[in-house]
Amino acid sequence: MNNEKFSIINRIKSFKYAFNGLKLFFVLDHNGRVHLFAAIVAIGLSFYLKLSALEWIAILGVISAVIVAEILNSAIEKLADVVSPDFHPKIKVVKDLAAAAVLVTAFLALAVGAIIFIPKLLL
Ligand SMILES: Nc1ncnc2c1ncn2[C@@H]1O[C@H](COP(=O)(O)OP(=O)(O)OP(=O)(O)O)[C@@H](O)[C@H]1O
Repeated sequence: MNNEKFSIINRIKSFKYAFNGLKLFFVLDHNGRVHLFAAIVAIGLSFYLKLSALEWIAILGVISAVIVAEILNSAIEKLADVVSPDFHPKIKVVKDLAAAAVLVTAFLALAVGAIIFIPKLLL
């Protein structure tokens, strides 16, 4: 448990650091830019197809899941590169596991996108 006194200033600083993390991801990370582009396309299509509230929740949920997984994957990769700049079999396992988390969420996003968008686009 943290014995420091509660401080509004420190809470605001935490937000600032978190927004800086978002900027690092979406502006500087190539994967982040790809995810931002895909999210904008999916949200644009959702407006165009006039999704229901539940469909919006599903689309925004999977977009967030993919972005959160990719942010954590990037953070793990960067930490691993500091811990072990040289090849290490255990770092390979760690990085491959983190990448697998992104893959699972990406498959989920594809499935949800296909279930929602394909019937609306074909009809
Ligand atoms: N230090 C290392 N030791 C062992 N294996 C590594 C190491 N660095 C990378 N790898 C292997 O290479 C793969 C790709 O790693 P890398 O860090 O380049 O990820 P990436 O997804 O290509 O990153 P980027 O975000 O730069 O595109 C990892 O999943 C892992 O199998």
